[in-house]
Amino acid sequence: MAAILSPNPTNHSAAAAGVPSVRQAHQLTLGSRPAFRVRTRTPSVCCSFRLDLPGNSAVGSTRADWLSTCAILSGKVAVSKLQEGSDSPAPGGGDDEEAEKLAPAVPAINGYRSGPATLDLVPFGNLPKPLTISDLSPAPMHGSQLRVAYQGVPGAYSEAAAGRAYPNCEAIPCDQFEVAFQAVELWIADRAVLPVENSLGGSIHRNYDLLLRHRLHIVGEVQMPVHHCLLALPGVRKEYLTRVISHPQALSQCEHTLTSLGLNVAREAFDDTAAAAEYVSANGLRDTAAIASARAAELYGLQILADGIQDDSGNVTRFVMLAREPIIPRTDRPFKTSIVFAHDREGTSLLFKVLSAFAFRDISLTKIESRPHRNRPIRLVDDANVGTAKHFEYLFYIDFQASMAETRAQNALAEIQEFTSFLRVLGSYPMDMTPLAAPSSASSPSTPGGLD
Ligand SMILES: O=C(O)C(=O)C[C@]1(C(=O)O)C=C[C@@H](O)C=C1
Repeated sequence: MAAILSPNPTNHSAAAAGVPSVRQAHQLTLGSRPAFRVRTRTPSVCCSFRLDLPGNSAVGSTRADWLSTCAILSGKVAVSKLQEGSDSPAPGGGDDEEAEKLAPAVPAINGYRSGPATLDLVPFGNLPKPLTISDLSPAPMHGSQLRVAYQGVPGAYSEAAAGRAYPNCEAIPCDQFEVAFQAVELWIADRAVLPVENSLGGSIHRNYDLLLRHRLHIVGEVQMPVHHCLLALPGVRKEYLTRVISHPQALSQCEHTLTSLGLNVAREAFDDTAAAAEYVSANGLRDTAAIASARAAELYGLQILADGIQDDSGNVTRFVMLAREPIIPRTDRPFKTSIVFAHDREGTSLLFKVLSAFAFRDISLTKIESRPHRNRPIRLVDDANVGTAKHFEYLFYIDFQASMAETRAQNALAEIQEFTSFLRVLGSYPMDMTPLAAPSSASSPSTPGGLD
């Protein structure tokens, strides 16, 4: 990826704008954290980030540059926190006892004594922490930069997607998808960029469910090549490994390659790829590798044991950009529209009728997905003679290739509305037409699938 994260010294305006604390502006969590997540012992200060294009000269692009600037920023933040009089620990962080409980004791492995005490690779406590639920304050942060929420920690693919969708944005890490939705709803962020499907791993169902539960609008899409690396601590060899950890999507995208590398070892799921890399590094684990990006290797001081380990070299994840307001659909460039619908009557051939409404108007579908109808998951049909049939009920999600500004799209939806009990347009937005083989558009000045 061509996007380079760099600390942005101008972004501490949050505190000045009356936002409770710098940490609060950058850390959102819902519910309890999974036990495998470890909090660092570093003080609860963090800096915000700007995604700089390689051509930008303002801030250094190497890890060393980045870290040194980060350290300066941390000091500044600490001072500004004192000035605010908010020197009590921020909620959910800086709690050594809790860290003690969460961090598993790590024995010496392969002759090396490991564990947090020996770790001096990267002071990544200085990286921005995921937002937590207590940070969901309705107070808006004002600033000129677009604030874009993503799920994960710095180095996650979603962060790169945010930079690709909105070059020069301020990327805001969130520890869960739901938190990214809420960050936008509560004006903590202006946009969210979330993965919805991958060419190898399939749909990210959680985000389909959340699209329905929340009232945000899809305003664009980004299709991003995902290039996975196998990361381990410096000096670790493949033969030492007993475990590979990563986001479940990343694990599934690399399944065959891992086997062909002789790594028939335990797989463990993590919240995101970069968090897995951070965990290996923070705990000095010499028997565990993470699947993550080359950028995560750089940020967390890991070596790349194997490069390009995704099962298909053309591995692509599709992300959608979400906003509080929809964009006005246009007809001067290719648009896609996403809808979700359900029907509550015992009906036949619902899908056939819906597909016909599109086919009749020569509208291509690009995606169809079904999810359980959680409000009414099962429909019972009693037949005195043969018993009770239990039908599972579904919601259907369809993406089609037309703009809502086109009459044919409006007519298709008018027709579909007649035989569905519920129909919602999730968004009508420009298609990402960026060639996949082109150099990463994180460095491109244009927004691939958006208008803003
Ligand atoms: O874990 C990350 O780095 C993510 O950004 C999440 C995610 C996903 O949810 O699919 C995004 C892209 C890749 O397909 C793998 C993982």
